Amino acid sequence: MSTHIGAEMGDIAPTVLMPGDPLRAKYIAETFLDDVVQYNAVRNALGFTGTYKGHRVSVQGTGMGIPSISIYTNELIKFFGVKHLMRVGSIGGFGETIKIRDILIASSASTDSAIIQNTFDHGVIYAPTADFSMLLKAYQSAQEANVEVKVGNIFSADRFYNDELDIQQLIDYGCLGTEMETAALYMLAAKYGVSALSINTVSDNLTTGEALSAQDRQSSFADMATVALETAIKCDED
Ligand SMILES: O=P(O)(O)O[C@H]1O[C@H](CO)[C@@H](O)[C@H]1O
Ligand SMILES: O=c1cc[nH]c(=O)[nH]1
Repeated sequence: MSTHIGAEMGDIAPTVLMPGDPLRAKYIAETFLDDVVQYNAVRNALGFTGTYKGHRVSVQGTGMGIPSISIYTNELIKFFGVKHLMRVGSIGGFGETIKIRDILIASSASTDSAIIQNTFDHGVIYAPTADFSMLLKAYQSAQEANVEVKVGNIFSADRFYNDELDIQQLIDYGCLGTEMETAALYMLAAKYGVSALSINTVSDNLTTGEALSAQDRQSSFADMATVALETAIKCDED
């Protein structure tokens, strides 16, 4: 039991998929896993454990933003011994080359998060980075499943609504899109010596204004779930 996860040690698999939306956690568990057990409903941050092709895997909703995912990341690692953490998120694409439903794997995450800045001494700008071994596994899994992915830097924003953000500058410096959690996930995984990866499906484009519905963001990201679950198998076999 931890403050925000009502499970016992052993209820949660060593590899956990982490969507922000708890109903996306339910969708992934019900659609892709067998023998599913719901282990958490505290604050409706739904968490499930099941099997995928015989491998135990969990799916935990993390809520929105760095404060919220930091709570679940800390508790999954410290109280439940989780070793591999994989965000399966939605992301707003930058620029016209990033299309709706593109899958973006974050090799790194730039951020304006005060939480990341305050973790380090003044003047230090930490660079939250994906676990290379997990990134390679995900890239190989995508190729095997014939799913196209783009790999690169994303922006983990503290604010969803941010009129002051210079999106064009981020595009000029190679940033692919914006979401709200990855920088903290990578920083905390590094702190605790576990591995983390962030895989995201483009739900909207901040340049073109195209957008998917809330229902689609909840339950239509099958390619991303497949890549993540195949990566989970490879993590299990390490
Ligand atoms: O769809 P999820 O995984 O929640 O991710 C994105 O969607 C939320 C904002 O709508 C933020 O959490 C952002 O990171
Ligand atoms: O944080 C997010 C997620 C999806 N789309 C956005 O514009 N921002």
